[in-house]
Amino acid sequence: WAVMVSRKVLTLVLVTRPNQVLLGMKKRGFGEGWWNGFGGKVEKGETIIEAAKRELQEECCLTANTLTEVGQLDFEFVGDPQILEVHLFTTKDVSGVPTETSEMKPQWFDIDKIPFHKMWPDDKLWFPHVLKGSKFSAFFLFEGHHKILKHKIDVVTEQ
Ligand SMILES: Nc1nc(SCCc2ccccc2)c2[nH]cnc2n1
Repeated sequence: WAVMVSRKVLTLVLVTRPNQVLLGMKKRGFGEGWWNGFGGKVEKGETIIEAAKRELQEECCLTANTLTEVGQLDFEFVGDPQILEVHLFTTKDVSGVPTETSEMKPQWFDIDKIPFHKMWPDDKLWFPHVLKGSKFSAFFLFEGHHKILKHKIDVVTEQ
């Protein structure tokens, strides 16, 4: 690349139960003040799945017994050469009780009451595919953290 782009691999886990999804209010750092799934960086020496399970445990004290990869979200921010490559997982099979930590305050939401107005603006665009059980890949070009200039969602397996 004449202009070097780099990718940062991240994880995002959505815990579901009948008619509800568990979200966390991010208390600091990237996406602070918004509801989100649980996730973060993939450390050296760990797989993406191991990283996803670790972040879920660290952020809300839940152990994911299984994870299903449902999509990949690529985020580019104007003026930032680093693309965020977010591997998205869901699970219905967890152990433990969602517990507030220094990072996240967890709360169950009814599917028809997901607080999209207090979430990353792209979430309302791809959440419906997750809830239908579809697998997809998506790209979003952001200007800042609030404006989406361009996006593309390719559904791989329609459910
Ligand atoms: N839902 C959602 N999540 C993210 S980052 C998720 C991964 C992450 C990274 C660092 C700390 C915690 C979680 C987004 N970025 C742009 N739109 C977005 N939508």
